Amino acid sequence: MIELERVVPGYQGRAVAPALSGTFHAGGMTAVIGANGTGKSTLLKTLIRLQAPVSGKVIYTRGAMPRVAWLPQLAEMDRQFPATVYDVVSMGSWPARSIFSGLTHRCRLRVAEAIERVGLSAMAKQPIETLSGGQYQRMLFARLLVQNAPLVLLDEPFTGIDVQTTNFLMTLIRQMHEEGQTIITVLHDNELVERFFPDVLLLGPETTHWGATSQVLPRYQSSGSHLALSA
Ligand SMILES: Nc1ncnc2c1ncn2[C@@H]1O[C@H](COP(=O)(O)OP(=O)(O)OP(=O)(O)O)[C@@H](O)[C@H]1O
Repeated sequence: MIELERVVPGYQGRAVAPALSGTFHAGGMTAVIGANGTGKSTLLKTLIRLQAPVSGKVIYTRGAMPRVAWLPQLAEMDRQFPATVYDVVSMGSWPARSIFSGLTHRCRLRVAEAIERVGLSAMAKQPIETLSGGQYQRMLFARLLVQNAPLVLLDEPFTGIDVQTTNFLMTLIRQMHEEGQTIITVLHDNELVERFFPDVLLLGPETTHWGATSQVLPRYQSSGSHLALSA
């Protein structure tokens, strides 16, 4: 689905990670792991052209960039935005309609179903500023469900989220994958990576490892997770 040819993620000509070559296959489920500041978020942005690489090429194997559902880190979001849960979730249906037209009956059903699936039906009309962190994240997952995009990018989706909600959202991610969506997720929780993600892309300051989780994860764990990797 996405092929990287010696892609160096970075800003204004400054590399933040080593060159990467490889392929994110359609229908795959990959965790992007590595210590803080190793360029994981920058890589996700590079994959969908929100950030140009310092060098190298991002190639979409079917020609055009696939439709993307993108969940940035919580810190990058405006929690004070004056909107209800329903408003935010219904934004997920924009690609299927004009921004100026109202929601079709089918869209409204889909939005209501997604809100129910994440357990927020009773809060659908609440302003988003009244939600807890976990409820807010459930709402954003409902929007992802409505988007139903072939490519789903998640940047640390469980930061600050309790174990129960994390398990619930992880189940949703697995269902999205089983329904055929390609999932690429930045994660810091190695246990979740090991249990749920068949493939891992490990970013280190000087080297990267990309492949089956059973092969790649032990290299990270044996480095103490936070240490610089050796080749
Ligand atoms: N807009 C920007 N302009 C310039 N440098 C940036 C920008 N955003 C991030 N950086 C720098 O790029 C490097 C990689 O940042 P990035 O957020 O991609 O790392 P990360 O692996 O996702 O980190 P974390 O695990 O802490 O979220 C950091 O040194 C960061 O300071």
